[in-house]
Amino acid sequence: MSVSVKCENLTKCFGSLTALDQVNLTFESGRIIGLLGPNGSGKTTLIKVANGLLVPTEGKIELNGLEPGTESKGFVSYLPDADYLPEWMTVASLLEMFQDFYQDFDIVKAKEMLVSLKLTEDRKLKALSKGNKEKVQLILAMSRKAKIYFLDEPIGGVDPAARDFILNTIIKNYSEDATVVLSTHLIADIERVLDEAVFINQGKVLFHRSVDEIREAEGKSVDALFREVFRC
Ligand SMILES: Nc1ncnc2c1ncn2[C@@H]1O[C@H](COP(=O)(O)OP(=O)(O)OP(=O)(O)O)[C@@H](O)[C@H]1O
Repeated sequence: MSVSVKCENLTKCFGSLTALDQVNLTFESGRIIGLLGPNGSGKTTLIKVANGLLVPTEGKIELNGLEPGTESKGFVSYLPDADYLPEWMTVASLLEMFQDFYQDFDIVKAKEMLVSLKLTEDRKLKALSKGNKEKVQLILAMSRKAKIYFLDEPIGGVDPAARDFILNTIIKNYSEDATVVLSTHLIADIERVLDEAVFINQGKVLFHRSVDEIREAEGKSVDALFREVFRC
C-alpha cells in the first residue's frame, strides 16, 4: 500500500467562514474511505479542493504526490454532488465524450452497467429522473480505471433497491490499488463497503479510524456512533 491522498494543514475559508480547518489526513491505496459529517461540515469543500475546483487558503492536498491539476485529472475520477453534465446530451453521446476525454474509460463496462440498471443509451439526460441521472453519472465515474475516486454523495437520490447494486458496482469496479473517498449521509447503507471512516465537524477532523476498529472498540456500528456523536 502507498499513500494516495495526503492533506497537510488543509484550510479553506470563505470570507470569515472556515469550511476546512487545519485538516491533516492520509489515505492509502486499496481503501474505501467514508467522509462523514453533518450538513455544512466541509465534506464537499474537501472533495472540491481535491479536484481543483477550490484553491486552499492554507496548507495543501496531494494526490499520488501531486497537487490537483491537469496531471491529477488523468488518474482521479470525480463524481460531483450536483448535476454537472450537459442535459441535452444523450447517454450514448456521454459515453463517447468520456471515451474521448479519458484514456482510462472502459466503455464496455459502462454499457454493461447501464444494461444492469435498465438504462437505455438513446435518452437525453434531461429526460431522465433525478435518480436515473445520478446512476448514469455514477456509472460514468466508476467506469474509469482511475487510481483515486472521489464520490460526493453517490447514492443520495437513488432508490433503496438500486443502492445495493450501486455499492456492489463500486466494490467490483475499483481495482485493488485504487482509493475511493466518498461522502454520504446514508451511513447505514454504505458502511458495509467502508474500510475507514473520517468524522468531520465544522471543518475539523474529529477522528479517522478503521471501521473494524470502531465496531470492536465502540461495540456499535458506524451509523450508531455517528448518531451518538452528532445528536442534535
Ligand atoms: N462557495 C461557497 N461560498 C461560501 N460558503 C461556502 C461555499 N461553499 C461552501 N460554503 C460553506 O462551507 C461550509 C461547508 O460546506 P460543505 O458544502 O463543504 O459541507 P458538507 O459537509 O458537504 O454539507 P452537506 O452534508 O450539507 O452537503 C458550509 O458552512 C457552507 O455554507
